[in-house]
Order: sequence, then structure tokens, then C-alpha cells
Amino acid sequence: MNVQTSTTPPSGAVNGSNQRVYLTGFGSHFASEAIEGALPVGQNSPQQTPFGLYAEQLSGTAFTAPRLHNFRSWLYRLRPSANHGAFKPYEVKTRLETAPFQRPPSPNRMRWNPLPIPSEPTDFIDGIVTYGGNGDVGTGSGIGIHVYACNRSMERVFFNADGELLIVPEQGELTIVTEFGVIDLEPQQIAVIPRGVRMRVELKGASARGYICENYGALLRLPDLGPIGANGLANPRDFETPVAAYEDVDQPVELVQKFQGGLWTTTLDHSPFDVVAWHGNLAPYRYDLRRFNTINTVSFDHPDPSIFTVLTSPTDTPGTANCDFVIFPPRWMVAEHTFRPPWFHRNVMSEFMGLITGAYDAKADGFSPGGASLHNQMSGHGPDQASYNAAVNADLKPHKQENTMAFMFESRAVIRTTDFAMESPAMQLDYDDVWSNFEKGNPHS
Ligand SMILES: O=C(O)Cc1cc(O)ccc1O
Ligand SMILES: [Fe+2]
Repeated sequence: MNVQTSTTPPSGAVNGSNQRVYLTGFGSHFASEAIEGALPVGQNSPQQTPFGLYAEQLSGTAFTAPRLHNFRSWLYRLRPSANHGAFKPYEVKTRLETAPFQRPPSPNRMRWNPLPIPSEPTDFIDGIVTYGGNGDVGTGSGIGIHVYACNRSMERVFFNADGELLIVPEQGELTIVTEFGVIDLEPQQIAVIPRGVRMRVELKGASARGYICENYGALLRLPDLGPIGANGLANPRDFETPVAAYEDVDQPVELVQKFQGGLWTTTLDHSPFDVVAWHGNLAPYRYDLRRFNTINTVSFDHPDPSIFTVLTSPTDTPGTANCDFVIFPPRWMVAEHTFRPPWFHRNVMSEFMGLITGAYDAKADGFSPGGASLHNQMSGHGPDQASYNAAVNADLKPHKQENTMAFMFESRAVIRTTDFAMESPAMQLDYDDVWSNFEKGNPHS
């Protein structure tokens, strides 16, 4: 049988307004074919597949994971992905690191200025810099925390065998070509690329920067809503998965993978974006953070930030996450007789924060888009002096907090930082000072 192919790069299906179309729903069982008839009907692996495509299963969870948490997809492709030579160590020196990190963890509070955009030509892979992480990739626990800053589209292909990638752009639009189809991504949207999925990150503008949470642990999922009810926070229908799109390119393509922290490279004689059809519930997706249905107090006090959880990677301990991805979106602040910004606190979980746009209500200064902060387990932190003064003196009429989007990767295990993070000129060595001048309380006043 002839394989009907496209020789153009995969564009993904577009609608009448020339916008890419997506399949909607979180964790849904999707089916998508770039060519009608490419998906086998009624079975995954028929003796002969339509068009002579190769059937391949990609699993994201153990075969025996409970059905509710079992994720896998079937891909129908021009060649099996097994069709490659040996991988060799990737010789370019990168700043991409993987847990366990050897540097002793620091109890100090840390904050960094935005990472500069490189001056040398740098693509997404070489532009990733690891700030820290926790757990151990070898045992499938913990996270890696990275910032990317790049100024070139990838002309090669990457996959991460070590975990799924949660990509949080801060500036610059991306086109992420994957085996499953193509995702457009802009700041205030996020994408999740499952473990092992081949990807090529292209820049629409001159440069791009953002954050990555590499999740070695249980797959990110929507949090339970408890008494909130059946709706709210990130609603499942707002998650978007690309439709099947493929390229038929018989030319050398470099394929780089990260495996147990090491980078490896090989050259294929064809494009690995050759999946003509796929079905299943393991697939890349994007989500627009502006669609988050924010829930907050309408009475008093500042609720715990867990009400702003977009996605969570659970551990075996109920309610204690390997990683919560939490956002601080625009919202109405109406609490009465309340100190409205985040309070002073010491948290059993460790908190890495970034800022996508605007300002964050606990930090009047010094926390900039593209910057980052780390407040490890039990470290005292909270509003800086200026935010505190403004909040205790504020007229508490309803106030719309606008033009802001901060986020937090919150994790049960202490986050160890890399040498890069600790020695970077971007580190603010005077960060402690934001809490050093508070006036003493006076019980005798
Ligand atoms: O430290 C931070 O700024 C993050 C945070 C926000 C909040 O509203 C409550 C607790 C918390 O850790
Ligand atoms: Fe905090």
C-alpha cells in the first residue's frame, strides 16, 4: 500500500481563520489522524496496519497503574522509533543538570535577577540553565527546575527520558513541534510535554525566555476540588492537545536525549516527526493560565495558596505533592479587616517562584519577570517592607489586582541549588534585607 505523505513541515490542522485546531479536555482518550483511514479500527496492533504504518505504544505509567491514572498512547508512524543508531555522549557543555544534586542544600532565602538572553546563537536545548531541584531521577521522585533563554529555533530534535516537561514561557512565542502535532505557545500559557516525546522548539521572534519544571515523579494531574465542587480552578475542557501532523523528511536529523541526567546524541536519516495518526490519553497539552477560574475569599483572611493550584504531581503521601504548580493570577481582593497580601510564614514545603508578567503582591521591588526566588523548607519569608506598609495602611475597598501572573513550583522536598545558581551574578546577595527593617511590635503601646 502507498503511504500518502506530506513533504511540508507539520503545520497541524488549521480552521477557517487559519488558526491551529486542538483537541480539548484534560487526560481525555483522544484519536487523531492526519490522513483519513490511518488509525486502525477496533484494535491497536492489527497484523497489517493501514498504509503500512508502524504501530507503537508509548507508555507514561506502568502497564498496571490503576485505570484512572494509566496513561499511554498508540502512534502510527512511517518508521518505528527504534530505527536509530547508538547514542553518543553530547559533547557540548551545557548548564542542564539533574538531581540528585551534590551541593549541600542551603537554608538561605534566595532571589535572582532575570537571566540574560544569550549573545551567542543558542537554541532551546543549549539555552536551558538548571537552578536546582530535588529527589532523584533514578528513583523517579522530585523535580528539576530550569530557566531557558534562547535566540535560535532548534534545528534538531530533543526528548527527555527523565520526566515530563512543564514549560512556562515568560517572553517570546514558541512553536513546539512534537510527534503528536504542533503546539503554539505564548507567555501566560503553559505546555506539558510527556516523558520521551520528541520535540523541536522554534522561536517566532528573536528570542525567548521562560521556566521549566522537569517532573521526575508522578504525572501532573488536576488537583481534587473537594468542597469547591465539580467546577473551578483549571477546568478540564480548557486543556488543548494538538491534532496529528507529520513531516516526511528523508534527511539527516540530529536527535538529542537526556537520560539519567546525561545528554546523548545520534543522527537519524529521517525526521522523527513521522506520526501520521495516534490515539490514547498520553499526549502533550497546553493551557492558558488566563482561563484559570480563580477562587478566593469573599469574607476575611488570605487563604492558603493551594487554592491556586493548576496541576499537581502527587506522592504516595496524600495531600503532600512532589510538585504543585500554583499561579497568582489577576483577581479581585475584597477581604475585610484583613492583611491582604501573602502573610509571613514558614512552610514545610519548599517554594520556587517565578514571575511571568507584572508585579507580585508580596514583593514591591526586586522580583522581576524572568527572575526567580527560592524559599526552602522552614525559611521565614513573606511580604517585603514596602508591601507590608502598603497593606496595613490600605483602604480595604474592593480592589482588582491586575497585570500580574506569578507562579510557584512547591515541593515536599528541600530544593538544592546548582553551582550556577549560587555563583550567578544574577543572585541578589542582599535579599535578606527585604525583611531586616521591620519595626518592633510594642505590647505596651
Ligand atoms: O511565599 C510566597 O510568596 C508564596 C505564597 C503565597 C501565598 O499567598 C501564601 C503562601 C505562600 O507561600
Ligand atoms: Fe511562601
